[in-house]
Amino acid sequence: MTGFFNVSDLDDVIARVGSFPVTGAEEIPLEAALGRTLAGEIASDVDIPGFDRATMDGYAVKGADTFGASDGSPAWLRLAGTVAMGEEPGFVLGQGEAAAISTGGMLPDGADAVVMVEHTDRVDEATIEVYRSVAPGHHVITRGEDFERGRGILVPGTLIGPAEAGLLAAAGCTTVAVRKKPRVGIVSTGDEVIPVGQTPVRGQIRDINTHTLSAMVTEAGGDPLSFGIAGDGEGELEPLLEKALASCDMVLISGGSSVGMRDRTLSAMERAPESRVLVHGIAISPGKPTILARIGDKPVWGLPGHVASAMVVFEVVVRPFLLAATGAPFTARPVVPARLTRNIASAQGRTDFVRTRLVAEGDGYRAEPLPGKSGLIHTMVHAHGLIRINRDTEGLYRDAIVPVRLLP
Ligand SMILES: Nc1nc2c(c(=O)[nH]1)N[C@H]1C(S)=C(S)[C@@H](COP(=O)(O)OP(=O)(O)OC[C@H]3O[C@@H](n4cnc5c(N)ncnc54)[C@H](O)[C@@H]3O)O[C@H]1N2
Ligand code: MOO
Repeated sequence: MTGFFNVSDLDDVIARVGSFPVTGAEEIPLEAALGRTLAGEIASDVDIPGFDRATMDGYAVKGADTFGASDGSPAWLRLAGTVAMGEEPGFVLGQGEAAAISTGGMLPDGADAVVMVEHTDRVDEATIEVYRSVAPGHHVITRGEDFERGRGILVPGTLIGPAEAGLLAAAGCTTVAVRKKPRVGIVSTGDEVIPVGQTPVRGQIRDINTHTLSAMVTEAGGDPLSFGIAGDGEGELEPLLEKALASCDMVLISGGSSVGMRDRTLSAMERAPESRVLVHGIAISPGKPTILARIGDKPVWGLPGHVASAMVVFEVVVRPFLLAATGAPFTARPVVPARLTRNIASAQGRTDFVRTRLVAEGDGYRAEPLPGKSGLIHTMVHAHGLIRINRDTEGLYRDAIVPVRLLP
């Protein structure tokens, strides 16, 4: 009974990431763009800001007029006027002059710096004393300093976060062209797996994978769609797979990916038209019985049924493919160093991902590996991250400082 799996190296599987298509583009309102990926380059229609702008309340001055000013020897400046907010000043600052200005006001021509009001005193209606010297450019944002008109400000593939949303607003984008969310079909398999709304009798288990995988798809920027549960009977999976392929960019089938008598995922994938199985078995633990097929131009995954395995495989293998489908560059999860609380053994020739709890210790963390079978969902509930043990490493020693890759 050998030869079922022709196990692929993890990095070789992930290297296939660029061989699947990116989703098409759509125009959506700026308000809906958080978490989406830009489809094209964005240029601003105006300089941001469009004028030299005070960053402090005080007086617009020529910096050179304040050189040498101090508490004991203040500079005296004539008041040339007051800058109204939202308007051009309408006067030019001459030598030895100052103009009252508020934060965000436009510097009059001739001014190149702002002195803060607390570093000045009003002598009379027309004169101020300045107690500090300000260099040209001080307390001023110059025209185009954030972004220059016509220059590209965001490149295609940029993930839109809060800061990018603000920049798009400044650039006048009421709508934005983004990649469509990859739609991901999810199918669970197994005669023993029942929908969440039912109460299991002995031998049955509620469908966990549809819900963990849906949440992980959403977190990665995809749009999950459940196609239900296929029983183990001959021909039960095929219609669900066909339906999922008709409307989705990617399909995840969990369970039935191993080599048992009832494991029909592989044959259902093989029977689909224009199907090519690229991977059956990956040298990782958990997650060895993972399948990747290309059906048409779509990736279809057979994920291990064990609940923690399905989640780990999604995290380390499927997620990069989903991010790539959105056109976003792959961004690795943040990693924190932590002190390992016990030895972990690992077989050579496969990459292990150890579910780990992080506990605050001094200025950092200690990493407590969570022993537990990959069929137990609570191991993922308690895990804060994963420790990766590479295929050429036999294990890790207690008290080693190891990188823990954070889970969302
Ligand atoms: N002789 C061998 N047996 C197994 C091997 C092996 O190499 N040789 N690999 C084991 C490993 S590792 C895993 S992982 C599982 C994966 O098998 P399948 O992908 O075929 O998964 P199933 O057998 O269908 O299910 C495994 C387990 O998970 C439960 N399950 C399945 N789907 C769900 C769901 N949606 N929600 C909750 N729980 C689910 C299922 O009831 C089983 O208990 O194979 C090992 N066996
Ligand atoms: O691959 Mo199984 O996923 O080790 O538990």
